[in-house]
Formats: sequence, C-alpha cells, structure tokens
Amino acid sequence: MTDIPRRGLLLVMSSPSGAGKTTLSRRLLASDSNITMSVSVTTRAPRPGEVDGKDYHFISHEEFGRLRDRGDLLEYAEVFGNFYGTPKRPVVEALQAGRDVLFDIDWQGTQQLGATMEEDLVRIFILPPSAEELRDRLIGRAQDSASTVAKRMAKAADEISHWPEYDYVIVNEDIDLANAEIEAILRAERLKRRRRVGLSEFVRRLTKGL
Ligand SMILES: Nc1nc2c(ncn2[C@@H]2O[C@H](COP(=O)(O)OP(=O)(O)O)[C@@H](O)[C@H]2O)c(=O)[nH]1
Ligand SMILES: Nc1ncnc2c1ncn2[C@@H]1O[C@H](COP(=O)(O)OP(=O)(O)O)[C@@H](O)[C@H]1O
Repeated sequence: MTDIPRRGLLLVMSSPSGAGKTTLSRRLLASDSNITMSVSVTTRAPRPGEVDGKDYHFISHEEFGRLRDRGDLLEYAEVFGNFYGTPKRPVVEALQAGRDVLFDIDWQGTQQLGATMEEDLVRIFILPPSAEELRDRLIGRAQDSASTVAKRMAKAADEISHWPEYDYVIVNEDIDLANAEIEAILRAERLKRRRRVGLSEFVRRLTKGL
C-alpha cells in the first residue's frame, strides 16, 4: 500500500461534564492504533475506578505549581476549583513520531492550544441530546456526590456557550453513531493536504514516470 508520510494532528474533544467525552475517547483509542491519549495532570482526587497514570496523573497543588512554573505544561486551566494541565513532552514526542494525540480538555485549554498549534489542531465539541439526559448521565455515572452533580449541571450552560469555537459539533445521543462520526472526522482530517508532508515527493516521482 502506498503510504504517504503525514504530520500528526491534535484531536481535542470538549463537552459539558457528563456528555460522554470519556466514553467516546475510550472507544476511539480502542479502535484506532495511531492515536495516543494525552494524560493530563490534575489536582482533583481520583474517582472510584480511576487509575493514576492512565486516566490522569493525580498530583498535589505544589507539584502542579512546579510543572507550570518550569514551562512543562502545554496548557492548563482551573475547572470546578481544581487545576488541570497537559504535560508537554509526551505530546511533542508523539507528534515527532507521526502519531496523533487525543485531548480531553476544556475550552480554556483548547483556546491555548489554538494560540500556538492552530495548524495541527482539530476541535470537536460534544453535546448531550437534552438537559434531562445530561442530568441522568451525571447521576447514572454514580461517581460524584449530589452537590458535585449540581455544580457540574450549573456549569454546563457556560461550557456549552463555547461551541462556536470548535470545528465540529457532535450530538452524543446514540453512542455508536457519535463514535462513527468522530472516526469519520479523523479519517478526513488525516487526508488534509497540508498534513501530508510526503505528497510533493510522491507527485514528483509519479509525474517523472509519465
Ligand atoms: N484545560 C484543561 N482541561 C482539562 C484537562 N484535563 C481535563 N480537563 C477538563 O476538565 C474538566 C473536568 O474533568 P473531570 O474532572 O475529569 O470531569 P469529567 O470531564 O466530567 O469526567 C473537563 O471539562 C475536562 O475536559 C487539561 O489538561 N487541561
Ligand atoms: N450516548 C450515550 N448514551 C447513554 N449513556 C451515555 C452515552 N454516552 C455516555 N454515556 C454515559 O454517560 C455517563 C457520562 O459519560 P462520560 O463519558 O463519563 O462523560 P464526560 O467524560 O463527558 O464527563 C457515563 O455513565 C456514560 O456511560
């Protein structure tokens, strides 16, 4: 098969809490071997079942401050009173290896990535089908207290207001359909001419034989 070298891309998924981005990220990672998850650092406490180093790197406020001040974070933000940030090195290494990187970050982090890496960025915003369904999913996840769920619902409208800053918007009603739509976006974005750095060489060799 003809394999034309291309640059890696940065795929961001943002949504109000509970809309399904963790579920959709896991599906994409399971079905696509060329994309790597960016594992964020956070000062929030682990939820039941969350694994340190896999879901997040759970760190103290002091450690977070050190990473930020050393310039080791590509972007960072405060969300729901906790700090979250993207370690720079794994992203740079993945891109250099021609791999794509998936980010589960909020609109603040997406804006920061856009300021420095716009060319390589693909932004997807995930919406729930309705407010009732969002509430049901947050409660159904059964990992947060009632007051945390209320806090996340109260922030949802604020988060959703950033949808026009994204390249694609997906309504996550049927999980299989939403997943297929994300896979379609990724396939098409990988084929964008500007990412396919090997095209000039390919066309040069092709036309030489004509
Ligand atoms: N800017 C930024 N946001 C992040 C990062 N990691 C997670 N977030 C966002 O922080 C918010 C809260 O995440 P989390 O506590 O895991 O809750 P959940 O998204 O509801 O499961 C979500 O909007 C995430 O997308 C990060 O490294 N940077
Ligand atoms: N399309 C869907 N239909 C029904 N439930 C869903 C769907 N997508 C996600 N969920 C469920 O909703 C809850 C919140 O999803 P999650 O992926 O944790 O959201 P987020 O990461 O955006 O906070 C989880 O219990 C998940 O299993």
